[in-house]
Amino acid sequence: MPDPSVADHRRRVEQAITPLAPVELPLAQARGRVLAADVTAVLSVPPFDHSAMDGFAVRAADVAAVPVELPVAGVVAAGDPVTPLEAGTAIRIMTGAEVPPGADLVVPFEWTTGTDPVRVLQTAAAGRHIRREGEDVAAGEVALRAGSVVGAAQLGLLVSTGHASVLVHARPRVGIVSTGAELVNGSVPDSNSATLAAAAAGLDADVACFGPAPDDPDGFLVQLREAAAVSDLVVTTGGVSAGDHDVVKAALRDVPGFWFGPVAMKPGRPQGFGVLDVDGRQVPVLCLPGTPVAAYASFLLYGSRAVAALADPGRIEVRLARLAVPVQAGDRTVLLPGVYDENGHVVPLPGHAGHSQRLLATAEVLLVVPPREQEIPAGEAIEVLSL
Ligand SMILES: Nc1nc2c(c(=O)[nH]1)N[C@H]1C(S)=C(S)[C@@H](COP(=O)(O)OP(=O)(O)OC[C@H]3O[C@@H](n4cnc5c(N)ncnc54)[C@H](O)[C@@H]3O)O[C@H]1N2
Ligand code: MOO
Repeated sequence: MPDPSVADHRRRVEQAITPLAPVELPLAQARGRVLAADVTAVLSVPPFDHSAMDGFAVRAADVAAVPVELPVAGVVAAGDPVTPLEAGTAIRIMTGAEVPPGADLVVPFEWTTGTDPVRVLQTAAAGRHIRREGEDVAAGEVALRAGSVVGAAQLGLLVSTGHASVLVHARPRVGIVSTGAELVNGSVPDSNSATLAAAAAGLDADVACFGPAPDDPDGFLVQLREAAAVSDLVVTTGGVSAGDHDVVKAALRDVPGFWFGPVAMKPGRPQGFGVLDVDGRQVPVLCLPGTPVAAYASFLLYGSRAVAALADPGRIEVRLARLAVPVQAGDRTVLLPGVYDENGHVVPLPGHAGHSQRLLATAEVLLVVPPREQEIPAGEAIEVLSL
């Protein structure tokens, strides 16, 4: 049996995940969140016909021939109640004020003497300088589509269309559990927790780190359960290969539904995955290799899609980029640090060393080079993972 492919392992992970229910949030808490449903306008924008200029509300028919003089019957400003406009008269009107019933034209002050009676010197067709109720958004229309990110402009539109709260996708809680005696005793700094926490936070997840856990299965399980109790996804690193102290594998290998084994990829060959029952809640646990480059690459391949599958399966996407140069493929998927060139094509960085954190830190993407017998030609589009 060949090792499962990257696509096989992605399927294994994604099939086990149930999306979280969307949440209704007050607008003050909704900034940056993603709409889970179309939003229909309750109020029209503008909410009523209003003047776009300071001037005089008139009947267009009364000023069809200019100059013409009209008595001024009143004044109306934004927020004032309005009275109907009698034929043959004008009402002084301020920008934003409701247009009096009967008026169908606003002549700006600059086209008049501004006096009472007012002499109108210039005219225009009916409708000029009036912003009609609902001309931007009519009540009942879709104001924002599902999938929109709630930013400053969207918040303004939500308020204008009469909303105080909005339905958004849940923000998954991701718990990270690093493992290894060398991390617990400080002989190796825990870089995976920092990298994965940043990567998960960049995916709009709420992140908490629980490690480092020791190399004994019972101690690890205590920390794993602590993490799972408050997480929608747990990501562990380390302890999944074939060593004497591979704690994650030892602790979970016999839990029903857990799988550990090699995936046809490099780096990141040893992987694991399963679902933990936490008081009836099913919490997916993604077990990544400990080697820092392998851990990050594996998180980008599987963890980021698991976060999307929890929040909004529609958000799972594959980004493609064209190769600027031919690339040697292997018998399994190879992940190569790369950068974009000036044409938006990708180039692997020279000096590739599979485990170099320094090289990874200079890259913009990881090229996901699929297994193939021949070289992959320049110009072909392949998947890339943004760093
Ligand atoms: N006999 C075999 N040995 C190994 C195999 C194999 O198939 N057979 N696979 C190798 C591959 S490939 C990888 S990748 C590693 C993965 O091993 P583990 O997931 O068990 O990881 P550890 O042994 O715990 O650690 C590996 C390495 O990474 C360092 N590490 C771990 N966690 C962190 C962290 N949070 N921050 C920074 N560095 C970390 C750790 O100190 C080790 O140096 O297994 C190979 N072996
Ligand atoms: O696949 Mo391991 O990830 O070589 O380092």
